Amino acid sequence: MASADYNKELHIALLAVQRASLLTKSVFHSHSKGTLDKADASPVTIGDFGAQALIISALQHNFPGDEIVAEEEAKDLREKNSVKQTVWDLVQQAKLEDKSGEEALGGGIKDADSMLDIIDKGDSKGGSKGRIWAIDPIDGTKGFLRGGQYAVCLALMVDGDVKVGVLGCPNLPVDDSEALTENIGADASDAEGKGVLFSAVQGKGADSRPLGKGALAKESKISMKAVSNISDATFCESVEAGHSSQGDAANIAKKLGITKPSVRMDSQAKYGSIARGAGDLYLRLPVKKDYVEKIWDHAAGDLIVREAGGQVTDVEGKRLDFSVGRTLQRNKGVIAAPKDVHDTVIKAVSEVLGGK
Ligand SMILES: Nc1ncnc2c1ncn2[C@@H]1O[C@H](COP(=O)(O)O)[C@@H](OP(=O)(O)O)[C@H]1O
Ligand SMILES: [Mg+2]
Ligand SMILES: [Mg+2]
Ligand SMILES: [Mg+2]
Repeated sequence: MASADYNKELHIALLAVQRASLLTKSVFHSHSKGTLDKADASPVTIGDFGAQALIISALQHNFPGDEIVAEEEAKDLREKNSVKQTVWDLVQQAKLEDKSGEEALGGGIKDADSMLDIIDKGDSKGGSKGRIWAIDPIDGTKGFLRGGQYAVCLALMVDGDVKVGVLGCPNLPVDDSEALTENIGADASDAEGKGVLFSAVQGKGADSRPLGKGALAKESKISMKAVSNISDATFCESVEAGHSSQGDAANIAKKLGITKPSVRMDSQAKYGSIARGAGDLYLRLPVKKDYVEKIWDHAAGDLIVREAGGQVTDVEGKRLDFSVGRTLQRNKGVIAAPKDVHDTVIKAVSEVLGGK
């Protein structure tokens, strides 16, 4: 029986995320970010639209039959011609320096109206059948706006199971395997030594490499740090108190005997950080009872952490279920930890949350 090795999917995903990251970096440096408010009052920028257009165009060129679940839609651009024009300018400029990479992605997009149609191709309902890509063009948009951490996120699910995951983190230090960097507001982008590309394929472990402009750098294997004593663990959580309950996290940490303060970081850079052993735990604790997590906020990070030797579940210890549509409607919150201490963490989580 032929087994899928996902080599081509990984290669295209790495290049697509790299190219989209060049666009987000250019937005950060030379534009007003063109921030709009979405229906749920969360922000979206010209960088989100441009990155989504570039990634979908690369996927359509290489895997025309695949479905796509992406965070953004082109409605606002269709209504605001000037914003559409700005996004189109950005998309035309974002090119990989390496010609063969650019060719592999199918080159650029034909015109501004095709760009809008491409952005709207991310409207799949998701589900448990077939090949479905999940895209978060900028995860941690609030971090992006602050000059903090953000991530360009892409994952391939097959029959509801994540097979390939890639995270581009332009503001993470390349060399940070020991310390967890708190970076919630400084403009760190484009400084020397910044930019990391994380990736994983199911069953093949997790990798990281510097995120550059030219041909893909050589990867190295990453793994979570062994935690011999849970009270020595470092945990990370959202910067935004509205995304994860910082009070509950503090109580859970206390129960575990953890005395180090949490490291607050935006985006799936948290998953990448713990996967490379910079920090140990990632706690995402529901703030609002009715909030459902989105698959594009977790698919790539979930695989990268598990392939690096971690376990990722919801607050009840159930694996994240990516097979039920665009959201994680069967899960609440996220707890990521090294495999051998995950149960201990879940026990503390249930004591704290159960007592509420
Ligand atoms: N009430 C809420 N609870 C949990 N997550 C939320 C939330 N409101 C928005 N989010 C999600 O939190 C993501 C950012 O996560 P983090 O806090 O880890 O940086 C956002 O992704 P985007 O920035 O892509 O919109 C958004 O999807
Ligand atoms: Mg958003
Ligand atoms: Mg997101
Ligand atoms: Mg986003």
